[in-house]
Formats: sequence, structure tokens, C-alpha cells
Amino acid sequence: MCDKRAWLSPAKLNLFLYITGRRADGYHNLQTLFQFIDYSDSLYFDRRQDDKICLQTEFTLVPHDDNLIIKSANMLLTYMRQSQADFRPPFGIDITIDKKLPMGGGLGGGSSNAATTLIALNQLWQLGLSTPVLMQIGQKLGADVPIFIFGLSAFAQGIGDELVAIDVPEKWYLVVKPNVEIATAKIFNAPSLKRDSVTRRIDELLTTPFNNDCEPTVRALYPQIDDLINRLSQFAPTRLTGTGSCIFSECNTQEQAMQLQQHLAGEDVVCFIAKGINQLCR
Ligand SMILES: C[C@@](CO)(OP(=O)(O)O)[C@H](O)COP(=O)(O)OP(=O)(O)OC[C@H]1O[C@@H](n2ccc(N)nc2=O)[C@H](O)[C@@H]1O
Ligand SMILES: Nc1ncnc2c1ncn2[C@@H]1O[C@H](COP(=O)(O)OP(=O)(O)O)[C@@H](O)[C@H]1O
Repeated sequence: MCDKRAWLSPAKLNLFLYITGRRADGYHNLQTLFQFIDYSDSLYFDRRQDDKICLQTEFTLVPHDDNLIIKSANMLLTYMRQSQADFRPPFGIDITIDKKLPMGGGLGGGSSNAATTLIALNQLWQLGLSTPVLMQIGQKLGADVPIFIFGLSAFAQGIGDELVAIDVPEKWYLVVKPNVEIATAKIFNAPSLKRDSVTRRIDELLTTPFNNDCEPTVRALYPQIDDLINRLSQFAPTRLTGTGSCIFSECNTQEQAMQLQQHLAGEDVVCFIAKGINQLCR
């Protein structure tokens, strides 16, 4: 056993998300405000006697080699072999995960798992790679991976990878996962998606009511999400995170979030209460 500690892999919320255009490669330019929350998966890395990297937790819907945990480890090995052709990791690793973050929820769980794996392997194998280099490697795995390596709440532009750290009030959130998973690509490909928001300065964005350009499309496609946002908005500001399917209600106190949760008792949704955090402890 090389490491018994739990490596936390937290969720993010997009407090606002505006789409300012579509690029030639099909990706969209965004302006978004990332906030981490204290609700996380836990990853465990155990030393193996050989040099294999194995995910020991089964994901029913994701084949082993497609899992972002394995893809990120392989991406790191590829990077190392580009600079040292004979690079071999000092030891193999068994990875297990206690998965709490719902998949396809807009909480960035897969990206967060990839980021945590890169950070952990860099440390356990003593590779000495800097945060910017890990972010570059992570970006190849997904637009959302760099923010989780950056580790500070941030205003993001580009495809979500040009980051400026920003302190936002660390509010309490009731996060609700409706009984649906939404693939990011489905929303970015939707004909109705608003893709023409005007690019604005961060100070203007922070003083204008927050919105998510994906929300009208998602609400039109998923009536359950539309209904939940309508109902919760009567009590607290409620929006979609990322491309959904999770929504979050912003509360000033934990008690307020707990009261709000009572409105959903007995419904076919998963929900949890979490606090915003501006800096991840690694
Ligand atoms: C929308 C956001 C907002 O934080 O979050 P989620 O809702 O997925 O959590 C992210 O930008 C998602 O990032 P991530 O989930 O890493 O996306 P990727 O794997 O890179 O891309 C998935 C697909 O989404 C589309 N995509 C993604 C990001 C972007 N800026 N423009 C896009 O058009 C592309 O069609 C791509 O094929
Ligand atoms: N370790 C992982 N955790 C979650 N999803 C993963 C993982 N590896 C691959 N995936 C794939 O990535 C997709 C997006 O997952 P996730 O990041 O949790 O959602 P979202 O992009 O909506 O925030 C999943 O539906 C799944 O197919």
C-alpha cells in the first residue's frame, strides 16, 4: 500500500454560463464562473507489484479504458514518454473510487476524477510536473479538466480553459439531480441553443443577474427540470449548472437550504446540500 489517504475529487457549479460563439472545431467559446462545492468523490491509489494501472471500481456504463481516470493516467504516461522515451512509472497503481457525484449532471465529476488522478500520480510517482503542465495535459481530456487542477474558483473564457482566479461568496447550495442524465454534446449540438451572447467584462458580468445560456434549451427538452426550476425559484435563485441535468438553489445559510429541501420530500430526485469553496486543499 503506498497511500491510504482519500484524494478528494469535488464537484463544480457554473454560477453563470454564457456562450459567445461557436469555433471552427465545433467547440463553443464560453464565459463562465466556476465555483467548487464541498461534495466530492474520493479516490484511493494503492501500489501494485507490477507496472499496470487498473481501476478496481466497476462503472456499469463506462468501459475500463474509456474511464477518464484511466485515460488521464495513460495521457500522463504518454506525456512523460514524449520527453523521456524510456520512461517507466516507478510502480503500478490500483485505483478505487467512492463515487458520489452523479454522472451527466453538469457537476464535472468525470473531469474532476481526471484532474485528481493527474495530481495524485504526479505526486506519488514524484514526477515534479508543474500545475500549468498538468493543466495542459488535462485539457486534452476535456474542457472542464483544467479548472479542477487550477484548484481556485475562477472566471473562465475560451472553451472554459482560460482561467482567472476570483473569490466569490461561499454560499450554501441545494443541488438537485433530476432523474435524467444529459450528455454535454447533446446540448451543445441543439439547434435551439443560444450561442450569441455578447462578450462582456468580468466586472459587468458579476453585477448583472446570473444566467445560463443552456437553460432554456434544457428546460424545453426536459419538462421535469423546467418544473423543478419554476418551483424552487419561488424560494431561492435557482439555475442549471453546465449543460445539466443538475440544478442548484442559492441559499445564505445551511438552514435555508435544509428548509428548501423539504419541498422535494418524496420526489423522484436525488438532492444534497453543499457549501461553496473557493480553494481546494490538495
Ligand atoms: C458545459 C461545461 C461547463 O462547465 O460543463 P458540463 O455541463 O459538461 O459539466 C463544460 O464546458 C464541458 O466540459 P467537458 O465536459 O470537459 O467537455 P468536453 O468533454 O471537452 O466536450 C464534450 C462535448 O461538448 C462540446 N463542448 C464542450 C465544451 C465547449 N466549450 N464547447 C463545446 O462545444 C463539444 O461538442 C464536445 O464534444
Ligand atoms: N470517472 C468518471 N466519472 C464520471 N463520468 C465519467 C468518468 N469517466 C468517464 N465518464 C463519462 O463522462 C460523462 C460525463 O460525466 P460527468 O463529468 O460526471 O458529467 P458532466 O459532464 O455532465 O459534468 C459520463 O456520462 C461518462 O460517460
